[in-house]
Amino acid sequence: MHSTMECLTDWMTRQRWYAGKGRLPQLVEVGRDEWVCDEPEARILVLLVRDTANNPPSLYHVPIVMRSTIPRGAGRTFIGRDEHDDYLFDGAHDAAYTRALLRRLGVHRDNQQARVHGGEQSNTSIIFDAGSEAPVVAKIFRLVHAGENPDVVLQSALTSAGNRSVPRMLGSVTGTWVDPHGSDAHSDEPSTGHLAFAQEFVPGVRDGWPLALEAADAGESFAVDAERLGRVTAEVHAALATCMPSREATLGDIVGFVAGWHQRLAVAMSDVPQLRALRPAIEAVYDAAREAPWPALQRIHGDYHLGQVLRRPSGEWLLVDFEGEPLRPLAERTRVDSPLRDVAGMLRSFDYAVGSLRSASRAAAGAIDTASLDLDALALEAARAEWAREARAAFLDGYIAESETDLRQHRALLDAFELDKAVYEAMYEARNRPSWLPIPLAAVAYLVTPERAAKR
Ligand SMILES: Nc1ncnc2c1ncn2[C@@H]1O[C@H](COP(=O)(O)OP(=O)(O)O)[C@@H](O)[C@H]1O
Ligand SMILES: O=P(O)(O)O[C@H]1O[C@H](CO)[C@@H](O[C@H]2O[C@H](CO)[C@@H](O)[C@H](O)[C@H]2O)[C@H](O)[C@H]1O
Repeated sequence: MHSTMECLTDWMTRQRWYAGKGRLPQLVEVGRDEWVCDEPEARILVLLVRDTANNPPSLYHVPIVMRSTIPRGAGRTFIGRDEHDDYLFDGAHDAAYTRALLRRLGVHRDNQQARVHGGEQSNTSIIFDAGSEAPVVAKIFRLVHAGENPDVVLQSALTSAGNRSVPRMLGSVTGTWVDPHGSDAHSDEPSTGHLAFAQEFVPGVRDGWPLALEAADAGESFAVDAERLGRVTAEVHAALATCMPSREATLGDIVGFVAGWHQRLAVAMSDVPQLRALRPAIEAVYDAAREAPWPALQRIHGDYHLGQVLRRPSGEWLLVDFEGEPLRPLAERTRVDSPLRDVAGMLRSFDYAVGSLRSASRAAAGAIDTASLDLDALALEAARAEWAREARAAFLDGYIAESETDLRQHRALLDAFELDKAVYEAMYEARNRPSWLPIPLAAVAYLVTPERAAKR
C-alpha cells in the first residue's frame, strides 16, 4: 500500500511527458481539486505535483481517476493502489475524466468517445471525434506554470480576430496551487495557471515534418509548400501584431536580445563542449546584429518549426503549439519578441529535414565523415542540400511577398537568430537525442564561416 505520491513516482518516469529523463522524481503535492464525476463509483482528482529532484523544480499536472474496482480493459492505464485500497488510473485514458474535462472546457458534445493522440508529444492531446458533431481536441498541459500559457492566449486572440490559420479555440481550464518553494512563486499566495484547452480538431491534416522528410527523401521539390508556408507565417504575424501588443525595438531591447544570445551560448557550452572552439566566431555574429536595423517587436509563435504546422488536404497550412521553446522560462515566452525568431526557426527546420536524412544515410553506410562517402552518396547529399536551399528561399519569398518586408535587408539579424536557434538546438539534442547533435552543430559551423558572412 502506497501514498498517492508514491504510486505516481514510478509511473511518471515511464510517461513520454516526464521531463527528468533518467532520474527518479521527488514528488510533493501542491494542488488538489476534486471534479464532479458522473460515475457514482469513481472520483476525479486533478493533482498538481512538484518534482523537487529537478532544478529548477518542475510542476506537473496529473489528472487521475480513483475507483474501488478495476474496470474491464483499464489495466493498461493503471497507476497503482493507494493506502486506502483505491485503484488509481491515468485520467487522460479514463472516460469519467475526459467527459468531466469537456464539461469544464465548456464544450458540449454528446456521445463523444475520447482517444489519446498517439504521436510523440510533450503534452497529452485527447481527440473527441466519434459521433456526428464537429470533432474537438483537448490538450492537457503536463508542465504547468503560474501565469498565462501563450498556447492558450495567442490562439484565443487569433480565433477572436477571425484568423483561419489556427484551429478555432473553444475553451480553457485553469488551476490554482500554493507552492512557496516553486520557481514561479514568490510567497505562499496561491498561483494560477492554464491546465488545458480545447480547440477544433481538423481531420485529414498532415504534419509538416514528415511531409518535408518524404519530399526531401524522394527528391521532390518542396518550393510550392514552402512558399505558402512563408505567406501564412507573415499573415499570422500581421494578425498577432494587430490583436496583441507590438512596438518598435528600443536600444534597451536590442542590448537585451544580444545579451540573451550570449547567455544562452554560455549555458549551451557546458552541455555541448564542441561549441567552445567556435565561441569567438559566434559572438562576432551576435555583436554585428547589434548594429543592424531591427523590425518591430510583437508576440510570435516562439518555437516555430515543421512539426508545428499542419497541411490541410487543400494545401493550406495551419499553425499549432504556440507554447514557445520548452527550455525558455515562461516570463521570456510571454513578452514581445522579434518575428525574425520564427522565420529563423523555420529556415533551420528545412536544414534539419536534410540533416536527419544525412545522419540516417551515413549511419546506414557506416560512414563517419564526407571523406568516407562514395560518389553516389556525395551526389545525393549535394542534391538534398539543394532541396533545402530551394525550400528556404521559397519560404523567404512567400514571407516577403505577404509582409512586404524585405527580409533580405535583415540578413545579418536573421543569421544571428538562426545561429541562436542552432545553439539552442545543439543544447536540446545533447539533452534529448544525442545522435542528432551533428545536425545543429554543422549549422553553427556554417553560419560562422567567411563564405556565409560574405552573403550578408
Ligand atoms: N487542432 C488540431 N487538429 C488536428 N491535429 C492536431 C490539432 N492540434 C494538434 N494536432 C496534432 O497533434 C500534434 C501535437 O500537437 P502539439 O500542439 O504540437 O502538442 P505538443 O505541445 O505536445 O507538442 C500535432 O503535431 C498534430 O499532429
Ligand atoms: O515540439 P516542441 O515544442 O517540444 O519543440 C522541441 O522539440 C523539437 C523536436 O521535436 C525541436 O525541434 C528540432 O527538431 C525538429 C525535428 O524533430 C525540427 O523540425 C526542428 O527544426 C528542430 O528545431 C525543438 O527545437 C524543441 O524546442
